[in-house]
Amino acid sequence: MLDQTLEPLRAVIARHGLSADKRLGQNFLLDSQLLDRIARVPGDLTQKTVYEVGPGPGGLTRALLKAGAKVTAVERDRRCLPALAELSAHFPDQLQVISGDAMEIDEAAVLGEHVHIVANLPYNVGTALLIRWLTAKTWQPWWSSLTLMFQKEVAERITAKVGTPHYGRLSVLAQWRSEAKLSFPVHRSAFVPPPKVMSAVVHLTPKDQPEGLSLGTLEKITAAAFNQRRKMLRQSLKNIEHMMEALELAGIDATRRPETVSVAEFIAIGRHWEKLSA
Ligand SMILES: C[S@@+](CC[C@H](N)C(=O)[O-])C[C@H]1O[C@@H](n2cnc3c(N)ncnc32)[C@H](O)[C@@H]1O
Repeated sequence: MLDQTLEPLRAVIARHGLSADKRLGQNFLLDSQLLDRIARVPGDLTQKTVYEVGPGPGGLTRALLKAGAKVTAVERDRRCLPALAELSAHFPDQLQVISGDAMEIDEAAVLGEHVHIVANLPYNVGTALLIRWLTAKTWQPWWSSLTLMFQKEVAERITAKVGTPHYGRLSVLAQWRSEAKLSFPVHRSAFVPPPKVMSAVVHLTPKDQPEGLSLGTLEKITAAAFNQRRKMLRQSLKNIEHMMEALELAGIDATRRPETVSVAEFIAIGRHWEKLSA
């Protein structure tokens, strides 16, 4: 169905009385050029399965449907369902809407494999969802790419390189499991209502074979190291048994600070520590 046959989003929002609800992290995007740009980030979506969290009035959903994707969208705000049902009628067999909480969906069971996740995420659950997707139990995971809007500061933390100010726990986790790129920034004025902070779109693709390590080990080490990011590793990690030996075996100078330790080095420390602790 052609875009011009669709009612403008502003009119849809007004007709359905979809005033933004802060508690649900609602900041809507209405600019169709920007929405099309986001939908292009994962590449050609023709006939691809896309999972959208929080379609709201359906701006990004429209862009994804126009790009030829088969979209499954989960929305918590029941007020949005009639508007989404109209969109579904415009794009027959392309849109399935689930009324519910994205934190409670068994995604692999509902969606299958090779899914592209594209979402302007509610800020209150965005990081939790990302961590859930990055820590999928089976790898390769059920998703093929993540294209996600975050607050700019969170986007910078996800994609930060070692030695830069935003590099921390989230960077190590994200880059252990995926290639993470900041695609482009999005000005706060693009949203209705505008949030207080700037945003950015990130794009993540899963690594084929991330180094074998338990998530618990990586979390334990990075939590202790980055909780005291100004301290040397010998100070911040000293209370974890066998850790000094693990540093030595990994060839890491214990006087280094955590932001200088690369993802590969954290993994090497973790692997030695796991052997020593077995
Ligand atoms: C930032 S808005 C984005 C809306 C729309 N996709 C857009 O780009 O204009 C976030 C959306 O996520 C929905 N939402 C919030 N928490 C949710 C949850 N736990 N599960 C599913 N949807 C949720 C909100 O109701 C809202 O529609």
